[in-house]
Amino acid sequence: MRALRSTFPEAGPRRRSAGEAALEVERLSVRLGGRELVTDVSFAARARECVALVGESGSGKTLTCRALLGSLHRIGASMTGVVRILGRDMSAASQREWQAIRGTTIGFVPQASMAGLDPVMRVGKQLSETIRLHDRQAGHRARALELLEQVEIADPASVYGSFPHQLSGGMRQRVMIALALAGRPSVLVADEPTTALDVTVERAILDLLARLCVEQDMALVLVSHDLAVVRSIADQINVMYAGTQMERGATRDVLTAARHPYTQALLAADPAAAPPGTRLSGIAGGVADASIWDATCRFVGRCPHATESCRTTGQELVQVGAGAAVRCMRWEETA
Ligand SMILES: Nc1ncnc2c1ncn2[C@@H]1O[C@H](COP(=O)(O)OP(=O)(O)OP(=O)(O)O)[C@@H](O)[C@H]1O
Repeated sequence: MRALRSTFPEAGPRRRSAGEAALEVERLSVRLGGRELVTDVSFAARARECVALVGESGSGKTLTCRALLGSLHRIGASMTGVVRILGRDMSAASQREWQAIRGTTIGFVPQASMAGLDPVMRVGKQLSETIRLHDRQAGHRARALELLEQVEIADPASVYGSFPHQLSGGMRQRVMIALALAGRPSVLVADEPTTALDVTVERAILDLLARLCVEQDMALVLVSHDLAVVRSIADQINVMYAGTQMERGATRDVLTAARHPYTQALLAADPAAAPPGTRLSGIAGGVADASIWDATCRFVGRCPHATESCRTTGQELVQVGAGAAVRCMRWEETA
């Protein structure tokens, strides 16, 4: 995103003035089935900014996305904290209020799979129906073709007339992105949008999302289990672990001067981060079961720097610089 910012300096009308966050998440926690499965997550994203949520499976990324999209109720979950979208606090919003902004103010790109598209409906019809939901006046076919062009589909007319199974995985994901753009959202949430795609297609889809974020003046929340996936396009990285946020910071800082031992361990295990020839080290042990998560450090069982007080003291997310925060009482000693 940083490189692209200068390529498209004046693209698109601004819907928030520079510096104002399009999305703000403050102390978000999510409960489901009597358990707190997401604890104390805070971050913000401005227009044209890509904010990544990175963490292993089960770290709470998808539940966080559900909170951003107002869809926790569908799985019987609830949230505390604040989700503010274009300055409007949505934490106590009704489903009617969420419906009014879902797809228009905030859009969603799911994982690359067949599931997001209707297998028996042509792509053009699916796009037209979505466009109609947002804009009754629009020329639906023309707008659908325009959206297919925006997602860099070379032959929009042919894809418009195709069924999903006639398209490759990468093309289907481009169609999913076109569907998400139909309502001209200010915030786009993409949950593992390149999982199941091969590496070259993954790169192309990430580049596309980065370009759209800047050109269409959106804040992009990009979710991935893989630091290597987000490093080239994220402006800010939030590292999640066992349902909570371990570290937040500008991408370059997180990658070159990680403060949390978990982030340091992730980087040491990441082939893309290590200098050539370096022996990679895995992270010993596994994630503690959610039933024993509490306010003390959840990484303590795997942390090479853990002391007795880490096991007994509650760990707050501490501000350590402009936009940077870490949830580790020993971060100054271990950084
Ligand atoms: N519908 C559900 N019912 C019960 N538990 C759930 C449900 N959804 C998520 N969880 C639990 O909540 C925790 C966080 O899950 P979440 O799906 O948010 O993680 P994630 O980081 O997105 O993982 P993944 O990368 O595998 O999608 C996990 O312990 C998970 O088992």
